[in-house]
Amino acid sequence: MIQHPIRLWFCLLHRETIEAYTEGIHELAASVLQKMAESLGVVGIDFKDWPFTFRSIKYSFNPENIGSAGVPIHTDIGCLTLLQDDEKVGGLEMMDHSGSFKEVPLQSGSFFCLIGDVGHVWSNGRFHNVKHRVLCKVPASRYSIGVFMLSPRDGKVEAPMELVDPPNHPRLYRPINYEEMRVFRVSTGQRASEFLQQFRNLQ
Ligand SMILES: O=C(O)CCC(=O)C(=O)O
Ligand SMILES: [Fe+2]
Repeated sequence: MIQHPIRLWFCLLHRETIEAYTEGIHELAASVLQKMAESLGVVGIDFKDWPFTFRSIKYSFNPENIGSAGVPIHTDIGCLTLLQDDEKVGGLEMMDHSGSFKEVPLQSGSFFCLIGDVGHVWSNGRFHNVKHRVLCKVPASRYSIGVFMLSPRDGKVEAPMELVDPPNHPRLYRPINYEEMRVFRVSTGQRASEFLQQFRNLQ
């Protein structure tokens, strides 16, 4: 039986519903990003102008999937992700600083906010690109919807001058082209930010 808003959403795949939802969640993501930037002293960036993708996922978990990954360990490639997760079926896990995974508790009516690789590079290392995964815990359908804020429109990913202040805060990464980063990540299969080492600023 359909009882929860996210399940209802998957049933109501009308174009208008999707457009209104996408617009709303995109505006929310842009304003969260703006507030996070302001908290670092960076003002005047129009994050609404940044390209984004929108994705809804249905996981069909069977008894034989229990313990296996619905989505393997990764970091999101973009700047910031807002995720609305299933209110009934858990499975999302985040890696903490000690390297162990912690399950994200089910929380109805809330969004999870994750920083991705672009967010880490752009903030000159101040924002942490968290490793995460989805594990199958129960044999059930699981739903999630996410908006993924990617990179500046010109594709140039670099920390703004306000965040570069040697010797305490030297520039950690050389300016990266988002497309170069994406292709590198896909071609090497390094989806948990290992590939960022290639872009470290060695000076
Ligand atoms: O479905 C989820 O809860 C997470 C999905 C995810 O991490 C992703 O699409 O990048
Ligand atoms: Fe993710």
